Amino acid sequence: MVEKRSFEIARETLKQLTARKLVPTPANYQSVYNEIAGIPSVQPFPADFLRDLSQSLPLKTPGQQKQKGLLDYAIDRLSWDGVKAALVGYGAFAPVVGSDAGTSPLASSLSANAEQPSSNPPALTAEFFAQIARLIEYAQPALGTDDERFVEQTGFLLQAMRKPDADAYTLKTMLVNYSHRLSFAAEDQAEIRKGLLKLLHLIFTNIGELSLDEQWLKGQMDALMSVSTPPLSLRRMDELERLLTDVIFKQKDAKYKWLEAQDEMRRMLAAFIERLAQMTQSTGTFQSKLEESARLIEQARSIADIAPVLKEVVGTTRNMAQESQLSREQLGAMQERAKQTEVELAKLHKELDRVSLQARHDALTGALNRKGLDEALNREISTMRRNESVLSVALLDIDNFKKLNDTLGHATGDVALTHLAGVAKECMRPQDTLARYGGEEFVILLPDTPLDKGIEAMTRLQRELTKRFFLAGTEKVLITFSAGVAQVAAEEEPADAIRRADQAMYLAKRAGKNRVLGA
Ligand SMILES: Nc1nc2c(ncn2[C@@H]2O[C@H](COP(=O)(O)OP(=O)(O)OP(=O)(O)O)[C@@H](O)[C@H]2O)c(=O)[nH]1
Repeated sequence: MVEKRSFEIARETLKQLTARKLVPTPANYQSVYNEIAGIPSVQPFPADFLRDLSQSLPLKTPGQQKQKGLLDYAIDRLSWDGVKAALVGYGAFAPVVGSDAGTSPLASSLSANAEQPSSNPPALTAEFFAQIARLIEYAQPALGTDDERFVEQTGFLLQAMRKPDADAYTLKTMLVNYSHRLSFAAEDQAEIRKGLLKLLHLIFTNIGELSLDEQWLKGQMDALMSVSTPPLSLRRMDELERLLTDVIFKQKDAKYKWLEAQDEMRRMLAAFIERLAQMTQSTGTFQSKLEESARLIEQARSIADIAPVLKEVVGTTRNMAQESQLSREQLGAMQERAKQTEVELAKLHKELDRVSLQARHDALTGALNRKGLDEALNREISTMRRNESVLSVALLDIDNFKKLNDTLGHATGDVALTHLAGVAKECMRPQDTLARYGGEEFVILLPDTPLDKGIEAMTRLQRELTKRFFLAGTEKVLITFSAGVAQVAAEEEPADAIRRADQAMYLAKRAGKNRVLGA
């Protein structure tokens, strides 16, 4: 029944269109249909008309382009509110023209510009200047505050740009002057950065030379040097800070304990020498007293003459014996303390090893160790969650490493590990992190990298390794690795992601080695 009625309305609508000589557009059809059906007439959305209008809008500034985009979007969504907002927004970016009584000096100076035949006036609105002021304000901290005149000039310019009645030509002149000064300030900052880096390298070299424990420190120094090489990024600065903290901590600890032990030795030696001098002196006195007693005994004529001499001899001998006893005891005590100091020194060595373990970097390769990896992984996962970005972890294991050790020696094995770490660091982006996970296993953290890109990165590293050999004596050695890559899931525990990468690596080994698999 209803269907029939609709059909009838449609037929009647067509009749009416013909009778009224109306063009049969969808809009006209709709309007007549509504009229016959008794439906209140709703103005159709003039999408075509608005699209036409949008096409003819001039697009001279990025602001205008953006608003046009918003307008097109609103038309597609048939949204009057959107159309209104986009047009109002577009209006704010349009050049201010006209010379009404209320026109601001900024606008009138611009309209004067419009009359100059040679130039097409840009949209220099107050909003535009406010934007530049914001830009300058954001950029200023990067330029430092050392140059007081520059800081003053910046403040002055910002103030002028934010005045509602500012004159565009005055502002333009001010901006030109400012940009000269800005370029000097930026050059200064670049020079300062370069200088600071040079200074940093110098300090690192010196720390290395002052070091007591060269073996451990050498790797750390190389790592510091490479991390502090431009281009610097916040991540690399962070890495630098952690490395330096390790080194300073260990240096301070080692030096303090070492100096303490040295002092103790010095004190003991001084006491020993003093005691020796006393003993020599008492032995000398005892000797001369005995000689004197022997002379008196020779000269004695009776027992009565000898008795006091003997008494003197006995007394002196007893004193001597007591003194010897004392010296023996003191020497014994000193020996005991020397032994204790020796034990202390042995403990100190163990302690140094322990501190090395506490450090975050692997001494051989300069890559992060397990502790360093844990910290870095936690940090990267937090960043990933905060920025809603992606993070992949790769686990690499050198192929047939045992064979390499067995045939070419453990020292060559060590060179292979350093070689892999070196090539990996060169191939990686500055934001990637390399860690030695175990003997011949490495983990690489790849921020902002989805799984497929992570696999690609590891495959690239593999290719690079096949191009680069190292020498074991005269023999060229090439190494390969198998790797597993896992993209960390949003709520995944760090250890679980590594475990998945490890499983994929294991499958890569089983599949024939020298390959990369995704988890
Ligand atoms: N030179 C050297 N060798 C190490 C170091 N750490 C571990 N290794 C050796 O690395 C070898 C690892 O051997 P495996 O686990 O059998 O692995 P693989 O021979 O590489 O075999 P696949 O992994 O199956 O290719 C062992 O022989 C360890 O002694 C190190 O710091 N230096």
